[in-house]
Amino acid sequence: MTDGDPAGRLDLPVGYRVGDWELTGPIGRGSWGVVYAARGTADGTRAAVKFLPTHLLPPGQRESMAQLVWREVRFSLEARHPNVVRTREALTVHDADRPELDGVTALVMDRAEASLQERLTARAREGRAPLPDAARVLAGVSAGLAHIHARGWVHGDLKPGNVLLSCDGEVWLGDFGLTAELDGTHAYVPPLGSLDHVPPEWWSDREGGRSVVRPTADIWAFGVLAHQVLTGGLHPFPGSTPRARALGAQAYARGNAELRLDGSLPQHWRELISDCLGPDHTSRAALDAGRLADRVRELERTGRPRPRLLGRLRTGRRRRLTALATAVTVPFVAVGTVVLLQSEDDRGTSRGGGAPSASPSVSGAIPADSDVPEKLRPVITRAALQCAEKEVTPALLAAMLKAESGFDADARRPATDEYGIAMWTPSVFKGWARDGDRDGRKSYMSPADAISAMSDFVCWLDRQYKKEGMRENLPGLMAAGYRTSSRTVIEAGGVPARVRSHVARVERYLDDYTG
Ligand SMILES: Nc1ncnc2c1ncn2[C@@H]1O[C@H](COP(=O)(O)OP(=O)(O)OP(=O)(O)O)[C@@H](O)[C@H]1O
Repeated sequence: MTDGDPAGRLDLPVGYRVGDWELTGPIGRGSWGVVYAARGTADGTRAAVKFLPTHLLPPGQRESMAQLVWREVRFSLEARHPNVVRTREALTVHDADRPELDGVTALVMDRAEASLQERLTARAREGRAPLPDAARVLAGVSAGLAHIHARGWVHGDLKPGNVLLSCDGEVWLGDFGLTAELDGTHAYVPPLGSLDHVPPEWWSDREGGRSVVRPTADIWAFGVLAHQVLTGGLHPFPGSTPRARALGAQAYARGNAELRLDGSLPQHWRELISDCLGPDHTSRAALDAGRLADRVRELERTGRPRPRLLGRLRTGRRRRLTALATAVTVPFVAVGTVVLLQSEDDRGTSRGGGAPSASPSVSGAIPADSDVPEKLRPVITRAALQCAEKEVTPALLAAMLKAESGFDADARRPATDEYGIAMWTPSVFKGWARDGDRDGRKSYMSPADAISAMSDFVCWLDRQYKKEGMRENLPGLMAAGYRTSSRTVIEAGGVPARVRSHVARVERYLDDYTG
């Protein structure tokens, strides 16, 4: 336990309360987090709480690890699929009596019974044999992966330790610390990960000290994991240490060694794993995660592949990986508890080029006789035009800013940790930060930065609601989501009661601005 192991310094007693959750005992520690079992104080709901204490890290590591924590919070809250662990909420712990805990982020998740790694370790003790429900587990993992990729993300750390199994036999992907959103075909992450599950190109594909990751990295990791699950724990490459096995994988990728999968593997699974373990990114790109999930489901159901699907791959007709979302991201907004979100890359979403003015041709332009301060109008208009969604107008952003701060650039609400014209919570702003005034810095106290980030955020909220089929009163829903979270609004099926009066004010101002 060192200074660099902040999780090691958290030792919480049974009964400790975080929000509406009471800890019932430790579960385990990861690289930078510690996980406790918990139950809901109201109804005893089983949960797991992961504490992510970045502020205890030495200053040199703090910023980069904090970035990973923000990613983890953001992806955890946004991923919603039966095969992805459900994160119920993210809280910031405030406890002046425990300096080691004050300011720590806590993720409250559904609680699993065990990880797949624990199942494999137990299986190895009994003598190596495939898990009895191997195909079902793999079907769950591949479906979770397909969901993540369909959203334009890469998991980045797929391994048995990050697959959770519930007491009801559900299979959940977890641990989004290295998850990244694709910018076109790839993303960048710190060069961390499990040596046993990173693809061969991971060792050389670096830019500025970061690893380049593509969806095909997860496909490789799935191939390794499938081999482990179907053989009771064996890695597909020989060697007694992760480094030796990684060297074996690299020799294979260079063409200096054959791929020798375990002889006990059924033929169809062997073919699927071989496709996942293509020696380079390009050869794996034929198998996107959606197609992989289809193949695994078919093998689970019938024990054999669909002939047409396999035939296509065998003939070597490699389909180019469908371009995934071009969104680049950033997290969140908080009201007491941390709530989080993501933004869209304006390169892909802009409705207008250049520097717009508050011209009447802009839909929802701010009227000339309004109370919106003159110098803010071009800033607000430019920010609104970052978003391609028609509901995100200058008038809406102006109405929200008026309700948030009354256009006061120096507004402060320390009790709820909200500052500046758009009332950003500093830790949340970091996730969405934009350099709206192009001064080389991103600050929530700069109106241009804060408003630009606000526009990204509400643009993203608008899209989330539409995806959920929510099309009524989108401005009100955006104002509500900005104060709470997309999930809170979606789960409430509308504006949650606690923010209704705030939303009513935004709607009134919006009416004023749109006549
Ligand atoms: N929702 C959950 N329910 C039950 N156990 C969990 C849950 N999430 C994590 N765990 C367990 O808590 C322990 C720590 O998990 P964590 O994700 O912090 O790290 P890890 O995945 O083990 O390691 P690393 O961070 O190095 O990848 C692991 O044993 C993991 O299986």
